[in-house]
Amino acid sequence: MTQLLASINSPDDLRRLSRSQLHPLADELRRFVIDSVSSTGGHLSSNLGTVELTVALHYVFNTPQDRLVWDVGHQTYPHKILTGRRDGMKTLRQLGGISGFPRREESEYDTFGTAHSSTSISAALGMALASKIKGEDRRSVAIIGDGAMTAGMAFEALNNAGIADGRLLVVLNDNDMSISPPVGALNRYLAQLMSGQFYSAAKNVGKQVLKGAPPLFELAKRLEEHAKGMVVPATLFEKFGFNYIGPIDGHDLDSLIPTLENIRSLLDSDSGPQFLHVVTKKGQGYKLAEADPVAYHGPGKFDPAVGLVKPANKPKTTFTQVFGQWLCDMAAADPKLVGITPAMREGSGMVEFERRFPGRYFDVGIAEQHAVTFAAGLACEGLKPVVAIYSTFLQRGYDQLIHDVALQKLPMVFALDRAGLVGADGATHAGAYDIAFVRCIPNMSMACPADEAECRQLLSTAHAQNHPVTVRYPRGAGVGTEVPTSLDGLPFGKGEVRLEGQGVAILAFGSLLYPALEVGESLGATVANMRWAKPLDLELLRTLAASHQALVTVEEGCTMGGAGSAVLEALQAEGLTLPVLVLGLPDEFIEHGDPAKLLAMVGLDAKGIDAAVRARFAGLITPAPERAAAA
Ligand SMILES: Cc1ncc(C[n+]2csc(CCOP(=O)(O)OP(=O)(O)O)c2C)c(N)n1
Ligand SMILES: CC(=O)[C@@H](O)[C@H](O)COP(=O)(O)O
Ligand SMILES: [Mg+2]
Repeated sequence: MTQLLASINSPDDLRRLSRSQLHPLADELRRFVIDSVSSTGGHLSSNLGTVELTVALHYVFNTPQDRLVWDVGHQTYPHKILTGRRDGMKTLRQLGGISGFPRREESEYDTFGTAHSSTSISAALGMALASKIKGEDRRSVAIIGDGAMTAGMAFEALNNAGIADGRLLVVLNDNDMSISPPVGALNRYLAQLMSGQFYSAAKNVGKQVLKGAPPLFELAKRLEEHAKGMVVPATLFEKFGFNYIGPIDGHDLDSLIPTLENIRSLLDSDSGPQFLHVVTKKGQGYKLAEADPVAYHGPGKFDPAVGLVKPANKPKTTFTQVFGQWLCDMAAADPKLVGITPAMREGSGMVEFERRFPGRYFDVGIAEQHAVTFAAGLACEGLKPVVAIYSTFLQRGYDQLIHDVALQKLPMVFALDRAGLVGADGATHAGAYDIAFVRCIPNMSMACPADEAECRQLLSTAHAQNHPVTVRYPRGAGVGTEVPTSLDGLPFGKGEVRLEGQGVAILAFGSLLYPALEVGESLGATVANMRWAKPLDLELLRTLAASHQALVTVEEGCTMGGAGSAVLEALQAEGLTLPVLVLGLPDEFIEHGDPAKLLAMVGLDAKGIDAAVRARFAGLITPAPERAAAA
């Protein structure tokens, strides 16, 4: 590592540097980010875009006394490196290592835990007003991307902040990208601000700020000529009550620092909420990421000299790919099918669907609430919406699911990707709660495919229903079952016995069927693939209850309120009293790490399930050697 960065153990060290030292420091920091992410995997292109902004913010503001609140937090690696976690970057997103997102318990500089987007303005406003009430001398800064700005929550916060009297700065980090190219009218508006409105921006910044940025200064001068005699309309953000400043070049420290210093003075003189529009490039400084910021949004490990390469062996088909293929096939068969994503085209496997069916593809931006209700509107008019949404992000659209979809019993499919533990992103992204929060809603159903083949079949079943159905499937690949090409479904609400045994019956919901089968083989237990968390296959449940002395339920979801709870409730309703062991995710947040290790940690691998069943029902199992002897 080079010298300047090595000398920075906290922002205080940074603030001792001269202005001229910041340029080489930013270069070192960028190189460090590339080296470190290439060896661990993680979010890359967004972090390359925030190097100078991070240096400038910590240089000008008195952190952590002043609060920096990063939106999403996937762009905070430079911030982590400058705030004492340079060495920790080796452990990024690994079990026991540092998180890929800001965490209050990780550092006093991480003022607000994030990972779901568009919370920063609300949180920073709360902090700004809290310091006012408490009489504390601090400023609060929200740093939000143009993608995150598309969410309703960001606008709710602007609406509130614009009339609030706090020392609040909102920095819009506009790189003209979300994970995929950004969508919507706001994006178009920001592009207009970048071109036609530059004069208005320049008048606010003051020319001394622009002098350090020759290309922008030239542009401003040219636009000023055009603008002479024109009445310059206020920006949207001014209409909201902010003092709008910008746009300025977010990679130019000589623009950023004086501008931020001016803004700091404005905050200190209680001049109302400030809004700084900075323009950055996703992937800045690493040519491959600049050229393909989508691929480098969240890459795995790679050689920086070579970049991302296709794996030598064909990787297993993921559940996401199974969904993407099913969506295209079903769309070809059913002209009423429409596909909706809240800004997760790549992650949800919808790239091909958009290419083939552009008129039936809707990326609505980071707007889960809107996605659900928009789809409900489409369903009201007889279309068949398929909302592809990560389990964790559907949490944002919960009232919409109840009030707009379920209450009206609208036929729609929710393809819930990333159900269960997701690995490196950790607790914020785990799809731990969907079984619990969906199954309590009347009119809703939930399918839990055990493997890739069932995923396709159950999506077809869901699509054929006259009410809303969710299909939950995990991140990555399953066991590698061959996926049928037909669009035939499986029977609605029906499970199956996969292994006949005695004493104990294991009822598996979803992909944990496969470790459950291993356990069943070793313990001589029956294993049922339940397939549906709602409706439960009551007939199967009754049969299993009648022919076994105990039941074990297994799911990759929270035990409280989950599928195991559904079994307990059903048994109680039927007046059946046999003992039930409910296995699933415990009542705690599961941190980031390798998914297999995490599953083992919570006892949901074959070894853990085996041990739990033996511990609870020792007298009811007939291990393999005894069975063989008896036979
Ligand atoms: C509520 C929510 N929905 C979706 C996501 C997934 N997501 C993470 S980053 C991102 C794009 C954010 O774009 P922007 O704020 O412009 O930051 P950039 O990636 O351009 O740096 C999305 C859609 C999320 N984290 N939270
Ligand atoms: C920050 C964020 O929310 C996304 O970038 C997320 O990390 C993507 O996760 P997947 O890799 O599972 O698509
Ligand atoms: Mg962006």
